[in-house]
Amino acid sequence: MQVGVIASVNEARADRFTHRTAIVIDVLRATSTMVAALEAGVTGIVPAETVMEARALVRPGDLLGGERFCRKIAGFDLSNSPSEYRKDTVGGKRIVLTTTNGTRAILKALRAENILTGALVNATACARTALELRRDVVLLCAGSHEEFALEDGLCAGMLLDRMESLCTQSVETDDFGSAMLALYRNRAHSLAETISNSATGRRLTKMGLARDIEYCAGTDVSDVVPRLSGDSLTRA
Ligand SMILES: O=C(O)[C@H](CS(=O)(=O)O)OP(=O)(O)O
Ligand SMILES: [Mg+2]
Repeated sequence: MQVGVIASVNEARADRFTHRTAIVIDVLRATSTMVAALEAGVTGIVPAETVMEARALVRPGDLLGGERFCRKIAGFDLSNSPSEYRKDTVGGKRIVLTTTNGTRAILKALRAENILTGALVNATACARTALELRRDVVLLCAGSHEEFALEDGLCAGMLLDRMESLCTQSVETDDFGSAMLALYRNRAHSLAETISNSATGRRLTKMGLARDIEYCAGTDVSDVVPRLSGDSLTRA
């Protein structure tokens, strides 16, 4: 099977996704937070491109979540910190979420036959789900402010590694994918440190959000795989 890797959202041409399963990756922090939210019993997560769109999409009983410049948006109920998505805060609720990169990347991939979201926290389960859908795969690294983000590339490499071990047929990727696979295998035993030292990791640490990085760097801590169904992400 073919697995293509797109380095950042501004390279995400729509035709790359047709007839394929897209896995959107935003390790720090959106796709990690989505796993935490669904683990905490959220009924669905509606990705919104802008703050205005998020406010327009919200229905009675929903919660508004997300960030700009890593901070909670004024008037929102939740930020983009996975630690805020707990049973007692979000259980049974639908979340309308907008973040700087991750939710935008999901909306760029809408031509895909299937859209999953992946992170380190659910990598093996995500790889397995993608294989079960029996389509070629495109890994979309959300990046940060339209630039490649190391943490997302590492996760793409991890997903390739997991698909190679789980898949009975051969897994072919492009040059960038091979580079990310090599990078992942080279850093597999120092993921937390590598991610903390990334540009995004350093930005989050400076803002007192190092605890979020700890969660986001956890490998395979969840089997939850968010999948877009209609306008919201639910457990695959
Ligand atoms: O909230 C985050 O961690 C990031 C903000 S930034 O890229 O560091 O500015 O947004 P995300 O959409 O989760 O990448
Ligand atoms: Mg990010």
